[in-house]
Amino acid sequence: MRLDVQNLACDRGERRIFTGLSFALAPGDALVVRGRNGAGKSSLLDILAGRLRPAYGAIRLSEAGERSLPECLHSIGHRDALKAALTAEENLSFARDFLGDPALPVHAALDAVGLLHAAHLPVAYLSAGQRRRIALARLLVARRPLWLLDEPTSALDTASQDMLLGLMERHRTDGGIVVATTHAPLGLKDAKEIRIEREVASLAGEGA
Ligand SMILES: Nc1ncnc2c1ncn2[C@@H]1O[C@H](COP(=O)(O)OP(=O)(O)OP(=O)(O)O)[C@@H](O)[C@H]1O
Repeated sequence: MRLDVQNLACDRGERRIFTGLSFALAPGDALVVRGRNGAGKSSLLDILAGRLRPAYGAIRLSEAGERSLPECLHSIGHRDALKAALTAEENLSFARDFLGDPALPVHAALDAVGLLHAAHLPVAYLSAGQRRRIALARLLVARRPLWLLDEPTSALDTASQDMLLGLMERHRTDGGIVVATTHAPLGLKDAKEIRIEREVASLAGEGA
């Protein structure tokens, strides 16, 4: 799939949060979204995910067959959107059934995030970092080309951050696209970077 975003503007409440944001993403690309607290990073992901209407601008999807943009993406938010009373395994089975396009079996996805041993534990019993890893395992149980990740390293220790980087790079190698907001370096190779400033969005290479 390809995504072409042109001249996007976002309002929240009565306020214009950002304007003039444009970028294009092709298979294998990664886009890192930076900016201070409240700049509008999560709002940009909300717009891409179809949860928020842009004030203006266009989002064009191509090379995605019959699928709409929401059907092409995984979205992992600040909150992990896991059901606390269900086990890790049940949460992932639900996601796998709900999302369609099944990819890794649930136990293989748990293994990939190092939590196979926690398969039968209610998510409420897990630590914040472990819950984050279960949320990330959702990326693996259903095949979706676009990953929208809101501060994906939050609560992750160094080893888990390395694991996440491996998952993201593997996804890119397989032709997927990653869009991630972050306050910390993610280590993605040749990533594009957008820095959302007050009412201004600029596009540059990561580290520019
Ligand atoms: N539902 C809402 N109604 C009104 N304003 C909102 C709403 N949601 C967010 N905002 C405002 O929009 C602005 C952008 O919020 P957003 O969550 O996109 O920022 P962010 O860059 O992701 O911040 P952070 O780094 O703290 O996660 C903030 O000023 C926030 O208060």
